[in-house]
Amino acid sequence: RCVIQVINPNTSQAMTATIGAAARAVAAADTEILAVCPQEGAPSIEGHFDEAIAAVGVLQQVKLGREAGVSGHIIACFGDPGLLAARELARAPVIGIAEAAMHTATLLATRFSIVTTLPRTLIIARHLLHQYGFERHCAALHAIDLPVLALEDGSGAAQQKVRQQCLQAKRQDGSGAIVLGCGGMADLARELTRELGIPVIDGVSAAVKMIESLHALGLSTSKHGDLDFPLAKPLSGRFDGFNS
Ligand SMILES: NC(=O)NC1=NC(=O)NC1=O
Repeated sequence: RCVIQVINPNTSQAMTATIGAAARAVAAADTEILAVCPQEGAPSIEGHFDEAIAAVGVLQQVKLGREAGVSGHIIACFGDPGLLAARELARAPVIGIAEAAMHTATLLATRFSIVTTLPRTLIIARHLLHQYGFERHCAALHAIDLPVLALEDGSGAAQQKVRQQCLQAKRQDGSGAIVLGCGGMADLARELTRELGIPVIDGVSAAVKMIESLHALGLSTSKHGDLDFPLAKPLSGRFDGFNS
C-alpha cells in the first residue's frame, strides 16, 4: 500500500484541492493521496521571501507525514521550497514538482520549455535548472505574467494565457516538450498535451508516479551523509523539538 503526502506549500485551500485532484487522477488503485497545506504561511508563493516562509510549513507537514508513516512526500510548488531540508527530516522519498517535471521532460525530448506564472519567479526556475543540472535541456522560460492565485479565480483567464503561451513556445522555442511551472496548473497538462500534440508535463502527476516507483523498488531517501537526519541540538521557541 502506498500513501503519498502531497504538500501544497501555500495556504490556498482551492489550490490544495486542485493539486490533490491532479494527484488522485493518476494515482494507482492501491495508492492513497493525502493532500495537505501548512496551517500558517503565504497564500501564494511568488518569490524568494515567500519561499523562505513556505519552507517552514513544508517541514512541519513533512514531520507530520513521517510520524504518520507515509510512503513519500511531494512538494507541490514549482520552486521546490525546502526540498533538501525536507529530505533531511524525512525517511521516505521527497520529490519536488519542478524536479519531477524536468526529469520527465528530459526522458521525452532533447529540449523543453517552461511556462510559469510571474516574471519575477523565472529566476527561481533558472536556479533549479542549475541545481538539477538541466540548464542545457531548457530551451526557454516564459511567464504568463499573472499571479499564482489567478489560476483559482474561476475566470479561466489564466488558463487561457497558459494555453497561448504553450502554443507560442511550441512554435518558437524548438522544444519538444513543455513543463507547466506551477502547482496550480496541474489540471491543465492532459488537455494541453492532447491539443498541442507534444508532451505538456505537470510535476504533481509526474511526482506521484515517481514516488510509486521508488516505493515499489523499496528505495527511499539516503540517510548516509548530507541527507542524514538533522544534527541533534536544542532548538528554541516555536522550533523546540522541530528537528527530531
Ligand atoms: N512558480 C510558481 O507559480 N510557484 C508557485 N507558487 C505557488 O504558490 N505555487 C506554485 O507552484
